Amino acid sequence: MSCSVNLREISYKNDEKEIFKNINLNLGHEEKIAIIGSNGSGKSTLLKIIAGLINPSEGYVEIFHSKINNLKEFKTYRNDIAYLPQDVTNHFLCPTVIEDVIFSLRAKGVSKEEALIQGNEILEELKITHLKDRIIFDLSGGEQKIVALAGLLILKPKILLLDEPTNALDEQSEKRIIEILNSIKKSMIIVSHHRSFIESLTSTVYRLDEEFTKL
Ligand SMILES: Nc1ncnc2c1ncn2[C@@H]1O[C@H](COP(=O)(O)OP(=O)(O)OP(=O)(O)O)[C@@H](O)[C@H]1O
Repeated sequence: MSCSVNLREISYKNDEKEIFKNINLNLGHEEKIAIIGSNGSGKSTLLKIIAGLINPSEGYVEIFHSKINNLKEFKTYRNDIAYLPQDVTNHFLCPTVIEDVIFSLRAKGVSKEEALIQGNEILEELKITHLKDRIIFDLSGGEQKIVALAGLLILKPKILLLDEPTNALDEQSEKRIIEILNSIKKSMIIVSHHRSFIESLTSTVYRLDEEFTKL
């Protein structure tokens, strides 16, 4: 099977305790999987390891079958992996929606004109063109999540890592996120407590508690 991500015997300990150990996982090409588990079981920590933000204590991550030995080596895959944190309020760098959505393209040296074309396309795709010139901090939690997602998708990543994408959203915003994620053909790992949300999106669910098990 062609895989986007493989986890090989991943363990993580912080100063105080062992959070999880010996996690193995294969995420196939354009496969969508979910991770559930109780509070503090380490789901966000695992996502951050896969995103290349923190090192595992033991084991390693493979991205497109290449072993990653340290965080520096993740650099090669920075554009391929997009990580949506649980709390997006500190995620934004610009005041308005369109400025923020095109920020990463501009940082890569894309001209303003071209970045705006691509930015407008992504807003249209996610059906949030009406938010284009709004101040991000005036938006609702659900709108902010979709704007943050737009800012990730503009770089055309191959792998999406989503931490509680429907956390604290009302039913309508949740439905919108499901629609969007269902329409995206990419490899995805979604951490969520929402069973109905997960079941409408993913074929495989893992539980992280004492053990890491496929349900
Ligand atoms: N920056 C940090 N410093 C110290 N301990 C941390 C830090 N981040 C997380 N932890 C601890 O690591 C453990 C796992 O946390 P993590 O956020 O990964 O769990 P989680 O399964 O995502 O939880 P939740 O479902 O509540 O979001 C917890 O015991 C938490 O207190």
